Amino acid sequence: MTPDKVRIFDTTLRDGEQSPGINLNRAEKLQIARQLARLGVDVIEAGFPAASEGDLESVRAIAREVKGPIVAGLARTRNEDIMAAWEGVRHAERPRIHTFIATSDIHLEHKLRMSRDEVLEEVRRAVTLARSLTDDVEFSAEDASRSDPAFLAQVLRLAVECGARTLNVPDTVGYAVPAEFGAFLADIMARVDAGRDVIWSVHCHDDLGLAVANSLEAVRCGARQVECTVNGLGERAGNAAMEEIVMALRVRRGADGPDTTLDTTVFQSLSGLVSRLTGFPVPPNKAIVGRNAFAHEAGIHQHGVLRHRSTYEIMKAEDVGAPSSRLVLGKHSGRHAFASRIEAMGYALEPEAVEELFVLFKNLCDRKEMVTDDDLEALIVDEVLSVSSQKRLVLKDYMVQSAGRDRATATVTLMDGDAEKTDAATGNGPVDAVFSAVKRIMSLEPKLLSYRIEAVTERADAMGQASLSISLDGVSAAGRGASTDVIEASLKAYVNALNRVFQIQEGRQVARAMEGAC
Ligand SMILES: CC(=O)SCCNC(=O)CCNC(=O)[C@H](O)C(C)(C)COP(=O)(O)OP(=O)(O)OC[C@H]1O[C@@H](n2cnc3c(N)ncnc32)[C@H](O)[C@@H]1OP(=O)(O)O
Ligand SMILES: CC(C)C(=O)C(=O)O
Ligand SMILES: [Mg+2]
Repeated sequence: MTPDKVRIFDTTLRDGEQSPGINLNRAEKLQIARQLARLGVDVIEAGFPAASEGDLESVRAIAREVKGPIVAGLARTRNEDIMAAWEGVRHAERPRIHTFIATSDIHLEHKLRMSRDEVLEEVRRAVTLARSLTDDVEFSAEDASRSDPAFLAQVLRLAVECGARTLNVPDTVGYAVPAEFGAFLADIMARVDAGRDVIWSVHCHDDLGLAVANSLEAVRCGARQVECTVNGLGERAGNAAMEEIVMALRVRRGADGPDTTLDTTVFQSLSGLVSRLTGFPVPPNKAIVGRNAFAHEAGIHQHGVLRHRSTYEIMKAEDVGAPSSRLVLGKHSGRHAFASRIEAMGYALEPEAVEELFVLFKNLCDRKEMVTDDDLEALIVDEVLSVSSQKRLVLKDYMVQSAGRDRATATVTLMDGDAEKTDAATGNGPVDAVFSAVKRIMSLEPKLLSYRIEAVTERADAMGQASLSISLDGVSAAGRGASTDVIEASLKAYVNALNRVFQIQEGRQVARAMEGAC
């Protein structure tokens, strides 16, 4: 017996599977059980063998194949349930029978329709039978938190007398609040006075969102086994989330009770596995295993984390098996995170260029939920590495109206040096119309040689990158433009190509003048 440790009793495969909509087959349960063993949980409750032949088979397979943890099977106090549970777990390295009956007056009167004496008799018979099969018997008093403490203590004392070695005090309907639950548990422990060989356990449900808080308070008051599930799955609003309890005990190092012996680096992959196999997605903001659990978007936080991650992180992402903390670029980000990302992408840009990009990036954020590295790359290529320093034409504004399937009218405003120029044109589509408007503004007729538009990222709000080439008066040039709006990306690419044409023409004139001078 190790008193100074909190045992983790995982019931993902039993109470977790009781969630409406979850139905795991044997192979899936085995996969999860193997990962639970890798994680190092103390007990795997593998199922409720009396429930069905399939459940019995799954429990049996886990008992035979998964080494390390105790394998438990749940049973009502009925003899047939206890025998089925034993059939399920008997081949385990360390088998446990977990039997239960309700102790609250509400359950006795309305559900079981039993008197208190009848319940006591069920407990005596069931625990004695279970104990004749294995040394490891757990007894749970269902709906304990709504039970009369005197009767509950009487039931638990009897369970210990008949051989139960773990006493579980469930908050079956998630009605408890932490201070009250902790005091309730401490009172019951004192009344039962079970001695050092008995482990006190709790099993909390999340109907009021307090399952983890109640479990931690119970640990503080003496519980040394906590029943919980991966991702907090379970009946109704679920059970206490294992990863949250375990990390709370680990991160706060003894402030609330002793630690567990789990290898927490398995959490992230196990959470993903359970989510995929059950079809229950993990919310992005879920503690410990959510996608955003170690992500920072706000500039002030990003700056802090860049300086020292302890400013905004209480644990390391790596400690729960997640990729190291991420700085997500979005509209709340600041210059520090932005510059650091550009540098990490391998670009060494002048501070002025970074500043110029930062302004464009913020504009982009108003149009896009999240800015990816690909989006940033498109901006850098488009705005910094293109001919920005020699730009003659700058796109100022544009407007397009589609009129039927093949007709569109566009108005475009360009800065040509210091002069603002606006004109309108029609075309057989919005892109054709904006190109025609540019031609009218410039009184030029460049020939479009090629045109391609592609999404830079895969999401619906992805940046579109337009690439095209034109020829004018014997000079050909390519242009590129990026935007969340494909018409704007095309227009930018067209203006970019014209600027290159002008640049080449200018270069040729200078060369000719120099030749003449020679
Ligand atoms: C709080 C919890 O999570 S408890 C565990 C809940 N999990 C499950 O119920 C999943 C597995 N359950 C099942 O597959 C089925 O309910 C079975 C096989 C156990 C029983 O099925 P059925 O025989 O059709 O009974 P049903 O489920 O309709 O009713 C439950 C019966 O068990 C009795 N019962 C309930 N809990 C207990 C208990 N802990 N000990 C003894 N009897 C109990 C009820 O009073 C009722 O008895 P009755 O049939 O004489 O009226
Ligand atoms: C069977 C018991 C432990 C249970 O799941 C509950 O009371 O919630
Ligand atoms: Mg439960």
